[in-house]
Amino acid sequence: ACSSKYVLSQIHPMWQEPLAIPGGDRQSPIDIAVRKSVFDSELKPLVYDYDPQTCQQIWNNGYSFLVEYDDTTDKSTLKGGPLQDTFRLCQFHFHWGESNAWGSEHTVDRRLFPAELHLVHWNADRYSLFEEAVMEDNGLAVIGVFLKVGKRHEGLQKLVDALPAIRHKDSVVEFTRFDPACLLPANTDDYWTYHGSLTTPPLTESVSWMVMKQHIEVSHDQLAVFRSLLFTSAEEDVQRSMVNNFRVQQSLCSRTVRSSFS
Ligand SMILES: NS(=O)(=O)c1ccc(C(=O)NCc2ccc(F)cc2F)cc1
Repeated sequence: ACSSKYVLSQIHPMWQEPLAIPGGDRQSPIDIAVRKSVFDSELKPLVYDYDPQTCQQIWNNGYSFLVEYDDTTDKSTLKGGPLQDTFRLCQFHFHWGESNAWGSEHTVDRRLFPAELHLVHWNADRYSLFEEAVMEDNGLAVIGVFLKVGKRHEGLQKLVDALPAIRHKDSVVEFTRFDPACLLPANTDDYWTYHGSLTTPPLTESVSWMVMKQHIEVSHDQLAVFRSLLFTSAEEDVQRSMVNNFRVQQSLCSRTVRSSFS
């Protein structure tokens, strides 16, 4: 799938892969083969500075649920790590399975996690809008955090409590004063990084990925509420549970995954 511009459409849990992907040799997600990743001592710690006051709303977009932030100023930013510029947080969302056995998009030595958090940022030093940055090589930076089922995540509960109000596609409710830093693991210095793409259409190859080595824990019941969401809007006669909203792994092609830790 690296050389050809056409990918064979595998069985997809959520949508039919497009036949042609622009470039197609730096797609996401991927399997992170730990022993093949290369330690890069030049990689700095991530520097995030999130202002909970910029949190605006939570909505169901028919793929996942998104918590959106005001990205019209440099109030919630990410820099450092492999990044040359300052990136603005625009939203975070999750991907999960119908069971705890699978659901993440990235895997580590083929190991699947029940869910994965994505914090999405765009390069505000070079572009003026997310929509612009999403088309550019160095336009986006996404932090990936694996979720494991275990103890209840206190910070997540405020978000879980808002989900019943956005059960259907295109529903939105006000959601304020949420600090996304509470969803990051204790250790954000250890991560893998590689150049990839959005994992949902338009699949543009504009993402610097930083996948955290350390996972966070959420309870079985909290994850069950994610699965109570629906892909479908209120008007549709057949309602479909929002589960398995992940893309299957893509070829690494000629890419190398770097690690910030040895
Ligand atoms: N899962 S992921 O972290 O890789 C991911 C992150 C963001 C988006 C997204 O914003 N899509 C909508 C969208 C909105 C506007 C636009 F110009 C392009 C565009 F993809 C899709 C996937």
